[in-house]
Amino acid sequence: MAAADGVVTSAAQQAKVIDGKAISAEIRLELAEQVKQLQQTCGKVPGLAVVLVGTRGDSETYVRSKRKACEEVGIASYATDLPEDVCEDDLLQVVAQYNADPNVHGILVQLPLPGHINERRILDAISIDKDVDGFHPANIGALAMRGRTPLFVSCTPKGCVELLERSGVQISGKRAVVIGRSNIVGTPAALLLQQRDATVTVVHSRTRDAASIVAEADIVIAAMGKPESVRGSWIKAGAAVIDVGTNPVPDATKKRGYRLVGDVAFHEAAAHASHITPVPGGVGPMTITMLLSNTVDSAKRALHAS
Ligand SMILES: Nc1nc(=O)c2c([nH]1)NC[C@@H]1CN(c3ccc(C(=O)N[C@@H](CCC(=O)O)C(=O)O)cc3)C=[N+]21
Repeated sequence: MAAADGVVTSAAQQAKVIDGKAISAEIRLELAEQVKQLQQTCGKVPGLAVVLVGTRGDSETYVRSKRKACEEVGIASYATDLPEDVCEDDLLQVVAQYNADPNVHGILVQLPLPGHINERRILDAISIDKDVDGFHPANIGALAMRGRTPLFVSCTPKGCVELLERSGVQISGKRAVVIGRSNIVGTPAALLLQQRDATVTVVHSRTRDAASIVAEADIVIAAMGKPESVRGSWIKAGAAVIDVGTNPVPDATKKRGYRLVGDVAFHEAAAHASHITPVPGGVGPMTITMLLSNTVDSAKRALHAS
């Protein structure tokens, strides 16, 4: 049976499967309520601009889910789809227009961008108070500083922490190991856990003996993008395991020709962990929900200030 259903899959499994879809649905109801309130008090709804460059299949799928999720909670979504060969200046122009548009409270440029475009230059052009992805250096920098509150925290790390908190997993004082050091997941996840008073270690591709470091973790965040590479033997008994990976592996029995697996060998890890997220149905839906949440927060700030 699918682990995503929370069904016990082997005699060895003891972990509680964290249902990211159910937790997302709960939060989306809360967000829909907040959108309704904004509409009643200000006569305006939050707006999210989603910019897609090119025709990568996975990006199109993700962008479609983001736009649909907006609709679900009453956020207005603005779409710009640009050709693969768009030049950097034209893309910057689109960002500038959304920066200036008072109906738009969040701007997301779907990554990865084509190779000829300087990704950093585009992301840095997004106004920090519309940076709902939390990718701007000013937002990541604030997350790294004590006593500062970033305007936005990146959606995937925020989703991971929300899953832990809503599942009753204590973070303060615990030993957390983040696997992977990307700008969009690993690094902000480590900073956010540290802000929540965890003792954080980051392991990465150059780390010697990552397994023995992960084995000390009370909380494991796997975000290195390597299918099923965190093994059961790495997981300390009773650890909480959050799997950020969404790796396609060929599967002829599936309609789209592949299925998604995480960065964690799920069944092995579930035999040791106290809590574990499935893939799909774990972190993925939360990433989108946190994007909605950041957009609603942004709109509240903008509308209450005006
Ligand atoms: N500017 C930008 N911001 C992002 O946040 C961003 C991005 N670019 N580029 C790509 C990555 C990836 N990402 C995911 C979002 C949702 C799921 C998700 O909902 N996954 C479902 C499964 C979806 C399926 O079945 O295909 C799940 O895990 O249950 C996965 C991955 C956001 N990203």
